[in-house]
Amino acid sequence: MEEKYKTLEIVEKTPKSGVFYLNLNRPAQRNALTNDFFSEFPKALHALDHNPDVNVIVLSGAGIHFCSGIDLSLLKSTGGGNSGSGESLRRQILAMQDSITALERCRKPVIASIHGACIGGGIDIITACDIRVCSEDAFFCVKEVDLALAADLGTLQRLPSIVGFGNAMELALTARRFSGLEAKELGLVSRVFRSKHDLDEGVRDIAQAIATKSPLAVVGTKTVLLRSRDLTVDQGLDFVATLNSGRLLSADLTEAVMAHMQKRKPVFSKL
Ligand SMILES: CC/C=C\C=C\CC(=O)SCCNC(=O)CCNC(=O)[C@H](O)C(C)(C)COP(=O)(O)OP(=O)(O)OC[C@H]1O[C@@H](n2cnc3c(N)ncnc32)[C@H](O)[C@@H]1OP(=O)(O)O
Repeated sequence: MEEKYKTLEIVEKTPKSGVFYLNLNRPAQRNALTNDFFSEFPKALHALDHNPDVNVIVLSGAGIHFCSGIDLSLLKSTGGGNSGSGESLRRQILAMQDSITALERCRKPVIASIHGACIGGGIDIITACDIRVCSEDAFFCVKEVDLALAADLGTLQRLPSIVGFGNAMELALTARRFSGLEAKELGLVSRVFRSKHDLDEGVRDIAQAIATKSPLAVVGTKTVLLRSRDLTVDQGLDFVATLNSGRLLSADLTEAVMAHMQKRKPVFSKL
């Protein structure tokens, strides 16, 4: 946790709350995503995932926007006429995809707290998060077709199951900008708050609510939901039966029942 990052910052705003903030931290460049970001992001998530004091992660952007997408200088250097081989570019894209997928590999839930712009690579990031909320000033754009690209870091794979196939197709083919309120109508975000201040308070409340639950149950729930997304119902039921048969005997279950009977708050084991 002590590690210093060039493009990220980790903050524990309230000690012992279990809620840690991971900030995209290049505000002057509107949190544009560089090579440093793609190598640091999975390391930061791994560190948070393996820190027993962390129950929930809030991902937000420093400054006036959440994220302006890929750093355009990086796109220019990987673009047409580039001397690199197709195979090395493919490896680079796979590595960048893997960096974003670290959000799903992280066992702890990640809440995307979105204000201002969320463009291109920003959409790749938020669609790999577990919960998405925004302020009314937020705006979104699946920008890649405007740059003569098919989005390749996860948006086209994850967005359809979030907003529906037809909506995903329209947003990705037109690259039209849409508001926080429309994002709520589409189901891209689950809550929209009036202001950045209200967003910060609302996100803190959601994160703290999750942080009071059994970490084992929270991690299990994220794992089962994500795995079930890509399975049939029968396969998903089989998966959760196997997972829970190994976990139902946990001390947390006894503690939850005892706390309920004794009308007190439960104290759960750390992961
Ligand atoms: C292998 C391929 C893998 C991934 C591909 C991903 C594709 C994408 O992500 S596509 C999306 C690319 N992003 C964009 O097109 C957004 C460009 N930026 C903007 O539209 C605006 O900057 C804004 C985000 C709406 C913010 O506007 P505003 O608040 O007015 O700030 P600006 O004055 O425009 O910018 C301030 C400063 O930041 C620099 N900057 C902004 N975005 C980027 C970026 N994406 N890459 C690099 N730099 C960026 C901008 O140039 C300004 O720099 P100065 O030096 O201060 O002029």
